[in-house]
Amino acid sequence: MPQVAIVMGSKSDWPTMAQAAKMLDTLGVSYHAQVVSAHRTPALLTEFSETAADKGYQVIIGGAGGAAHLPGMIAAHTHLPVFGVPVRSSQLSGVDSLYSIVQMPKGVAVGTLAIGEAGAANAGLLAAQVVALQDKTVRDAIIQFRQQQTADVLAQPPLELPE
Ligand SMILES: Nc1c(C(=O)O)ncn1[C@@H]1O[C@H](COP(=O)(O)O)[C@@H](O)[C@H]1O
Repeated sequence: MPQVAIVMGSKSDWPTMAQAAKMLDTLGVSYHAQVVSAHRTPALLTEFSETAADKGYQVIIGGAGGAAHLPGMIAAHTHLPVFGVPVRSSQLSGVDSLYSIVQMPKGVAVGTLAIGEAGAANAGLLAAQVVALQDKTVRDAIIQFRQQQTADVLAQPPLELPE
């Protein structure tokens, strides 16, 4: 069974949430991605969240836009860590998604990432960091990723004044 589940409210979220999948690929973490919606498929959401731990998932990433109740509702049904990604909405640029996900009531936690692709990529990174607590291969891949990122920045040519 994959180590991480990536769920999203709609297929239209996939271009954003694919950044989480890409990061997990880079770090050698297995995942399963699917559409689950608190609003449109409520029975599936309950079934998915209640069985996620028994299926062997270690972390769940939930991405949704607008009235983004998905990550919070998943967290309400499972003890697994849930990371929420506010997908950029067409009307309010994702601020609605962010507020929907971040303002959880005390006692049910969702770790909220940044709006959009950076948030999705970091959700993948954070999920890998959780997996790495028990998985040395993933831990080594994260350390290597970080070292490469630092080396890439330091190797950049000096800044020049714009013309
Ligand atoms: N926020 C939610 C939930 C949910 O929270 O359960 N289900 C779908 N959606 C969001 O609706 C937006 C528009 O969806 P469509 O593009 O399918 O109309 C998507 O960003 C999705 O995450």
